[in-house]
Amino acid sequence: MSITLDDLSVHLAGAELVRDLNIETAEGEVLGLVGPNGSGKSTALRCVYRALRPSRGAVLLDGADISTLATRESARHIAAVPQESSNDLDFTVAEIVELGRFPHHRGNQPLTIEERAVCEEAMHRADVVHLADRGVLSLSGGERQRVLLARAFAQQPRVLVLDEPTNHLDIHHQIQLLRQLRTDSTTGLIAMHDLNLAAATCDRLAVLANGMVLHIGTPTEVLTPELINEAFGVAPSIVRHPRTGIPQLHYDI
Ligand SMILES: Nc1ncnc2c1ncn2[C@@H]1O[C@H](COP(=O)(O)OP(=O)(O)OP(=O)(O)O)[C@@H](O)[C@H]1O
Repeated sequence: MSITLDDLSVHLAGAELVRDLNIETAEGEVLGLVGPNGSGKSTALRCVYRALRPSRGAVLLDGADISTLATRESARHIAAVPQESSNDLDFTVAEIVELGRFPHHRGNQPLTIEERAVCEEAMHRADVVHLADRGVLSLSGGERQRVLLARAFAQQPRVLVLDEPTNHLDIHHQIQLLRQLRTDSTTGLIAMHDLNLAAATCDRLAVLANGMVLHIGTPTEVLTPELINEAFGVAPSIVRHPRTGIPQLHYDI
């Protein structure tokens, strides 16, 4: 399914957090949102997973305004892993992952055998099978992040919204996740700070600054010294990955 931010603006607490965002993903595309702190990446994503309501414009799912859909209906298609999600309930990992099936259920029916297999596969994808019976409150930051990813996978979404998904993850699990996103047919909308990982993962990047889109294009089009300097105020050296040819940034520290 495709996601479109259609002239999306958000006013909150007397300020315009994002303004006139126009971003369209193709079905199956992985689109990265990059930009400095406070540029509006999370705000835009919150509108997509309906934690925030736009003050102007709309989020379209396959062309339909998501505000016209029941929340359960949009949750059947869109799964999200927010940047910080507090969870004070000491559910087990398996129970948290099973919550991903909630939008697909009517009433309080137990999971079917097929749904248990979906949850098992989701836990496998996020490498949390060995943690299934552990209480989430006892987990490390990276382990908890992987549980939330597993819950999102269990939702079997057509659109995956991830806000800084590699936060807390070690490099092995970062690569494991980003490879899956690249090869999966799920549409991805992902806020990322690591521009090199974003370049390696995303089909296109949207650069945000001050709540607006500065530029959208392929990593090669977007990751130029001039544009990075304009957005972030740093001047990187850019080389090509020796095998993939994808631009990679080096910084003088
Ligand atoms: N609930 C709120 N009330 C007031 N201002 C807010 C609120 N939420 C976010 N903001 C402000 O909106 C702007 C955009 O925030 P947002 O979290 O979208 O940025 P971001 O690009 O995701 O930043 P980061 O890279 O630091 O995660 C920031 O200036 C932030 O302080």
